[in-house]
Parts: sequence; structure tokens; C-alpha cells
Amino acid sequence: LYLGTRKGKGGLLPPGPRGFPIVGSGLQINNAEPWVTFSKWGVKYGGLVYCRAFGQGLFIVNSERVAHELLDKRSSNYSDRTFAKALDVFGWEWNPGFLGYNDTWRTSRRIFHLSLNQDAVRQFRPMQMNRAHRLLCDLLDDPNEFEKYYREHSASIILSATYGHDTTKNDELVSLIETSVAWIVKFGTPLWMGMMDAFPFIARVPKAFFGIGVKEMIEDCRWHMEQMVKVPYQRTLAYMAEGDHKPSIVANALRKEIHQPVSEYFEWCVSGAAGAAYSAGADTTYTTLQVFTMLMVLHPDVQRRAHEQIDSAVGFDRLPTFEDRGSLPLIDAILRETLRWSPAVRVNIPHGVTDDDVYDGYFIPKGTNIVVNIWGIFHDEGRYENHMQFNPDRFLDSKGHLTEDDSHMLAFGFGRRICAGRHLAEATLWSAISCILAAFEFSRAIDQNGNEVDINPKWTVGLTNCPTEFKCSITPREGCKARVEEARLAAYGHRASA
Ligand code: HEM
Repeated sequence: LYLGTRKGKGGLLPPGPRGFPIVGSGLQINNAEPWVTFSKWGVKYGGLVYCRAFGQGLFIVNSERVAHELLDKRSSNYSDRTFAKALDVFGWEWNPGFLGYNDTWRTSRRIFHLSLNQDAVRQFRPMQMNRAHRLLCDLLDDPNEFEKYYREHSASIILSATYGHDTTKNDELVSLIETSVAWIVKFGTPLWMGMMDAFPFIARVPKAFFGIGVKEMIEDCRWHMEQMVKVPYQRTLAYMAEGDHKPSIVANALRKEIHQPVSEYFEWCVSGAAGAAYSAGADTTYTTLQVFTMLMVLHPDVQRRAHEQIDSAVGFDRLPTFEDRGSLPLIDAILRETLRWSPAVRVNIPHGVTDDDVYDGYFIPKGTNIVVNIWGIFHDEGRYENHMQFNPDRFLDSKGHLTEDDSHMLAFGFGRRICAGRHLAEATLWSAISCILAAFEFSRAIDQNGNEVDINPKWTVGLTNCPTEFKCSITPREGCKARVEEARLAAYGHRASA
């Protein structure tokens, strides 16, 4: 049995699996479900596991305490993205989510902070409510297409908050960016990151070589990356030139006087930050809405209680607004439990170590990566009893008030690298979920023979893990049509055409 006996140059390394020559334990990590491998290792080796993957040292954190100790409390040492250089080959060098711990990354975080800090995000509330109302109209008109509408909704909010762009049906910007983001989601897994870091020649393997074609995929990816950063950014410059004053991350940054005159470098940072906001925010928000929908179908009891709370706090004449949030604790509890039960990002983006460190007697060398198994932490039976059960009451006290437990925020990552859009995301999700629950009821779909259709989602593989292609029935609640028609009038300026 190997338990913590391996020694690094600077001391004892934490326990972990013994790997094979060259690839280390890289191929033992399940690429589709890495959190499963990490959780198994967590049970066997503990909260901090060490392995080598493709020639690189990798630390896996399976414990909330260790994650806080290292990534939050010692964040100045654990905020690099050491693998990031290898990813430049994908054309992501503009993406602050993958930048090292350097000045360009700091500038990007300042750009985000300006528009997305807890107070600043309030400027987007009217837009978020407007998009939630549009979503209700879409669901009322064609509930079977909920997946498509969730995508459009998430995209629309991010594009507005980032570029001040008001999306239309079949918006060309949305389709350009969606295709580009699909590349990031595909290549953003620990396996791809590890392989590109260790064996950069893989990027040059053409299709002619046994049909593998990494080279062609990378060329396509690079083209999309360039377009997704340039095209919408230019659009915002045009809006600004026309005197459009909608708030957005790009416009707010460019208008901020301390950066006048705007340098080419600063523009590069702004356009990169904007591209990152979309790529990091659209898929994660959509994923959370999909998980929420699946959970509502599976838990009619929770849904009924949510309906009752909304009806009693908001009434039947209008839809919830942000001002109602305090009187709808169950909606917040549902949101928190949804993020816990299936976080959109189950395995965190690796944090790089800047300097050698020692933790709990173990040596952590500089240049290695720390990966947090977010799913594993959320499914720690010692912390969350009956962890597989969806139970929003975990976040409520005996009087039904929200508790102080905000551990769902772990879904947004750690330390200085914590998700830059978390306040925006929370508000987007809250407005969508509260409005949807006010207006609709979810249940299992019924097939042609009158039988209930099982929920067997396909889960996507990549940086995010999303349930898709499942069927459910979304029906308007009593009195809902009138409320949605009011929302349509407010959102579009007209009622439904006959
Ligand atoms: C449910 C929605 C979301 C979830 C679950 C989520 C989760 C995450 C996670 C886990 C990280 C990695 C943090 C780390 O390395 O420790 C991250 C990073 C990031 N997120 Fe989000 N995110 C969401 C929505 C958004 C939105 C709406 C935006 C932008 C408007 C956004 C922008 C970013 C950016 C820019 C980063 C990179 C931060 C950095 O490396 O400094 N995210 N997010």
C-alpha cells in the first residue's frame, strides 16, 4: 500500500495513485467523468491527493477545508494557470480565464469588477427581468423547445451585459459565439489540458494521420476564437459611436475616464475580457437552468411548495420581481441546492502554484496544478447528509428562513480566481427560476400510449456537464396566461398575435 511515502525534492508528497511511465496516472482519469475518479481517490487517499499526469505533478483537492486553506487563505500563491501557455495553441491567449497570474489578468479582473461587482450588477436587473419575461413568452408559445429557449435566454443576457447587444431570434452573433464556445468546452477538460502541456506535438497531428485530425480541429477553433472576440466587440464600438448608452462590460470599461485615451493594449484586454465573459457565462447559466428543470420534474413536492410560496408572497396579478426575493426563501434554497446537486463546473479549472509551499506536512512544489473536485465536495456525505437527494431544506431553518450556509458559492470556484460573473449569474438564475415557477408547472412528459416518459438525460462531456435531450411537460399554471401576456407587453411592447 502506498500512502504518502513518495518524496518530492522538497519533502513528502501527499498520498495518491502510482502511475505508469510517461503518462503517469493521466489515462486512469476518466475523461468524461473525472470527478468520479477523483472522488474514488479521495476515499482511498484523503482530502489532498497527489498524482503525476502526463509528466506534470497534479494535486487533487477533495475537501472543502483544504480548498479554503490553500486556494482562499493562501490565494496569492495559488492563483496561476500554469498549464495556460500550452493552451495558446487553441487561440485562447486573450482569455483571462486561462491567463497566468500576471498584469494582463489583473487588468481583466478590474474590467470585470467595474461592471460585475455586487453593487454594479444591479444595473443589469431591468434587462435580466425583461429577458426572464421573454423566456416565459417563448415557453408559453412552444414549451417543448425549452432547451433552445434556455440557451437563447442565457446568451441574450450575457450578450447584453457584455456588449449591450439586444439579441433577436436566430441572432447571428449568438450562433457565432455558440460554435466558438463549444470548442472551449470541448478542449477545456483536464485530459486535453494535460496532454497539450506534456505533448505539444499532438496539436500538429493532421487528419491524414489515421483520421485523427487534431491539427484541423485546432485551426477551426483558432478561427472561431478570433471571430468571437473581434466581431461583437466591433459591434459595441459602433453602438457607442451612435451614442447608445446601454450599460455593458465593454462600454463601461471604455468610458471609464482613468483609461483615457484608450490604449491598444487596454482595448485588447477589454475585448478579451468580454469574450471570456460570454464563453464562461452562457453555457454555465444554461446548464444550471437545465439541471433545475430536471429536478423540478423529479421533485413535484418541492415544486408545489415553491408555487405556494410564490402565490402567497406575490399573489396572482403579477410576476415576481427582485424586490420579492426576501419573501421567497425557498426559491433561493432551490437555487442553492441545484448548484450543489449538480454544479455546472464539476471539476474546477486548475490553479497553478507560484512558489514552493508546505501544507499539513506535505510539500507542494511551484509549477504544479491544484484541481478542486467541486462535485466531490458537494457530495461529501459527512457534510451533506443523503448527498444524492435533492433537498432545498438543507439551506432553510425550521422557520423556513434561509440559513447562513452559502456553501453553494463553491460552485463558482476559489480565491482570486473565483468566477468573475457570479453575482450576475446568481441574479440571472434567480429571476428566471422565480418567474418560471410563478407561471408554469413541470411534470413528466406523456408518450403516445399515455405512459409517463422516464427522465434519462444525456450528459454533455467537457468543462461543463449538462443534462440534455430529456423530455418533460411544461404547462401554464392557472391564471398564468394573463400574467405572461402582461410580461409580453412589457418585454416586447405588444400582446400575442392571434
Ligand atoms: C451558473 C453560472 C456559473 C458558474 C457555475 C460559474 C463557475 C465558474 C468557475 C467554477 C470558475 C473557475 C473559478 C476558479 O478557477 O476557481 C469560473 C471562472 C470564471 N467565470 Fe464563471 N460561472 C458562471 C457564470 C459566469 C458568468 C455569467 C460570467 C460572466 C459574465 C462568468 C465569468 C467567469 C470568468 C471570467 C472566469 C475566469 C476567472 C479567472 O480566471 O480569473 N461566469 N466560473
